[in-house]
Amino acid sequence: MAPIDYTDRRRMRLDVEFYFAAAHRLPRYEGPCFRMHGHNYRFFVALEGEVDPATGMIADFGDVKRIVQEHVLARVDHRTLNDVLDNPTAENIARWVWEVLEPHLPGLCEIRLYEIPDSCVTYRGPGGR
Ligand SMILES: Nc1nc2c(c(=O)[nH]1)N=C([C@H](O)[C@H](O)COP(=O)(O)OP(=O)(O)OP(=O)(O)O)CN2
Ligand SMILES: [Zn+2]
Repeated sequence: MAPIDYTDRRRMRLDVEFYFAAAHRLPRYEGPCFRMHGHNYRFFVALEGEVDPATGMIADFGDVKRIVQEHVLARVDHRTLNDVLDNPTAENIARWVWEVLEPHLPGLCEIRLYEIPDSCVTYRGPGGR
C-alpha cells in the first residue's frame, strides 16, 4: 500500500456520547407524561470538518466534552427540565442543545437525543434534513 498523504485535509465526522438524568412534565400532553416523571437521557453531539494535518483531528474529544459539560450538562443534569424549557419534549430539548452549543462548537452538524432507550430525535440545525 502506498503511504497515506495525511496533509490532504479529508472531511470526517466526529461523535461524542453524553448522559444526563432529569425530571420533566409535558404541559400540553394528554397522558401520563403530563405528570412529573424522569428519564435517563442519552445524546450524541456530532461535528463535521476537515482533519487538521498538524493535529490529525477535527476537534479534540476532550474539548468537546468540556464544552458540553459547561453549557449543557451543568444546566440539565439532576434538574427539572421545565425550569429550562417551557415544553421539554425530546424534540425541543434537542433544539435547545443545538442552540446552546452552536456558538461554541464549529462544525456542529447533528444532535441525536434518546429520551427512552428505543426512541430518539435527530436535529441537524436550521434547514437540516
Ligand atoms: N415525539 C415525542 N413523543 C413523546 C415524547 C417526546 O418528547 N417526543 N415524550 C413522551 C414522554 O416524555 C414519555 O415519558 C415517554 O413516553 P413513552 O412512549 O410512554 O415511553 P415509556 O418508556 O415511558 O413508556 P412505555 O409505555 O413503557 O412505552 C411521550 N411521547
Ligand atoms: Zn417523559
